[in-house]
This record gives sequence, C-alpha cells and structure tokens, in this order.
Amino acid sequence: MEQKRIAFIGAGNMAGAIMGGLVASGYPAELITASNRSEGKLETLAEEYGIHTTTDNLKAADSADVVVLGVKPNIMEKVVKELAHLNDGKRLFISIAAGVTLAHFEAWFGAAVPLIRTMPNTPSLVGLGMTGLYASDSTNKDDKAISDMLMRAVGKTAWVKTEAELDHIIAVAGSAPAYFFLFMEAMEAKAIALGFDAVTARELVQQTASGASEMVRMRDMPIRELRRQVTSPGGTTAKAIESFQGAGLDRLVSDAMDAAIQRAREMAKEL
Ligand SMILES: NC(=O)C1=CN([C@@H]2O[C@H](COP(=O)(O)OP(=O)(O)OC[C@H]3O[C@@H](n4cnc5c(N)ncnc54)[C@H](O)[C@@H]3O)[C@@H](O)[C@H]2O)C=CC1
Ligand SMILES: O=C(O)[C@@H]1CCC=N1
Repeated sequence: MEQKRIAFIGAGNMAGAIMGGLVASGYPAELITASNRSEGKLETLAEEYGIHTTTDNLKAADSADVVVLGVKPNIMEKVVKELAHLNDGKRLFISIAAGVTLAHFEAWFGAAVPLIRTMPNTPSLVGLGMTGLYASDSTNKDDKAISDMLMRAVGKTAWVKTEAELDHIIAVAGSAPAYFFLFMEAMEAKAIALGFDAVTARELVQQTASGASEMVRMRDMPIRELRRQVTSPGGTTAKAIESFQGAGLDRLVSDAMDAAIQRAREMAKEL
C-alpha cells in the first residue's frame, strides 16, 4: 500500500494511542502530523514518536492525504467547519468520535465526504484495542485498507455494514472495558474487605481476569464450556454463579448494553 501523509486533529488519549501504535508498527514518523489545541501534549508526542506537531488544524490537514478527526463529539462541528473546504473528494477523513453520524459530517462539510467512522476502545492504549469501522459510500478500497491498517496498529478491527451497527459496537466494545473495570473494582473492594492488602487484592483480580481472557482467546471452545470447567457440581463456584444468576446478571448486562446503545442514539440527536 502506498504510504500516505496522515494528520491527527485532536491529539488526546485515543489519537495519541493510534499514533504510538503506527510508529511502533514501522509507519514512517515523518508522514505523521499531530494537531492539538494545547501544546503540552504535542511536545510529548514529538519527543516520544518523532512526529510533526502543530497547533494549526488547517495546516496539519492541508498537508495530509488522510485526516483523523480525534476531538470530542461536542468540538467536532467547529473543527469540521474549519476544514470543510479541504474536502476535495479525494482526501480521506476518519472519525473516532462516538455519536457523530455521517449525516452530521455531510451537513458540516456541506457535501458528501469520503469518511470512515470508527469506534475504538481504550485498550488501544496498550495495543489491545478492538475497533469497529464503517465506511461511507464515498470511500474506496484504498480508504478502507488504510483505515484498517491504522486501527490494527493498536489492536483488532471489525467492519460493520450499517452505521447503526456502530452503536452496537459501542455497547459490545467501545464502552465495554468499563464494564470489566466495574466488575474488577467490585472484586478488588471485596478482596480488601476480606483482609488482603491493596497490592495483593489488585494482583489477584488482575491476574485472574487476564488469565480468563487469555483462555477465551487461546482455547477454541464456547465460553460457557470454560465456565463449566471451573464449576464443580455442588462446589464453591456453583454457589457463586447461582448468586449472580439469581440476581439476574444476564438481564442486567443486556439492559446495560441497551442503555449504551440508546445513549449513542441520543448523543447523535443532541449534536
Ligand atoms: N475514551 C474512550 O473510551 C473512547 C473515546 N472515543 C472518542 O475519541 C474521541 C477523543 O476522545 P479522547 O481521546 O478520550 O479525548 P481527549 O480529551 O484525550 O482528546 C481530545 C483532544 O482534542 C484536543 N482538542 C480540543 N479542541 C481542539 C481543537 N479545536 N482543535 C484541536 N484539538 C482540540 C484536546 O486538547 C485533546 O487533546 C472522542 O470523540 C470520543 O468519543 C471513542 C471510543 C472510545
Ligand atoms: O463513553 C463514551 O461516550 C465514549 C464512547 C465509547 C467509550 N467512551
């Protein structure tokens, strides 16, 4: 694939992770420019990755073939309107923002735009991201390939065929690290209440979560079967699982994921 000049507009946590992943995967740092409102983050990025930096969004985007829009959803309209005249039908725009739809982008650009919407998650910061991607009709094969390459630099990718499915990706992956953190927080708090010191409690929870996750990754069997293997009939695990299921865990999880999807739709309407 021909190597493109890539500009990141908004160089926060998520965009910073993608830039780091790109450079680590061997993408030439001299082809990457980060633009951010504040200079502090830019200095760190320039030092760590050797990329170009600027506080001038327009300058960054103007010199790029691919523009990654990495600002928060409520800032997006302002940023896009500033860059709208750069939409020449060839330059690719990639959004990582939740709840900002293709219709918003087209309204703010004032025209159809080659745009790929993505929904990453924070484990991208440690190279274990899971990103959903959706391509607008104005994009081509190369646009999809470069977006996929960008997000694979920080983890795995899954393409969806409709924009609505990106809201489902938010529920299953984008927001989902927080569900696991919440569960781990509750376990850590209980471990401390049981008398473990904070360091040990954290390690017990972290290593167990990581071990369970690795088993799902490495063993080609249903997750239900992995659970069954821990659960001796009449044993301790069975009692714990009974307690979770008695409290309606499946329903709680399903309701929580529906709430995330609902909020993504609302956010789109609020813009
Ligand atoms: N945090 C998460 O779990 C996820 C976040 N996202 C999306 O990623 C996007 C960025 O989120 P984070 O990286 O977490 O936020 P962040 O706050 O770390 O990054 C946003 C950056 O944009 C900069 N910025 C603000 N106004 C600007 C402007 N006018 N021009 C240039 N830069 C400007 C800020 O200084 C900041 O560095 C959001 O749209 C969010 O919806 C998507 C998936 C997951
Ligand atoms: O909570 C949010 O709105 C963003 C999108 C997915 C994860 N964080």
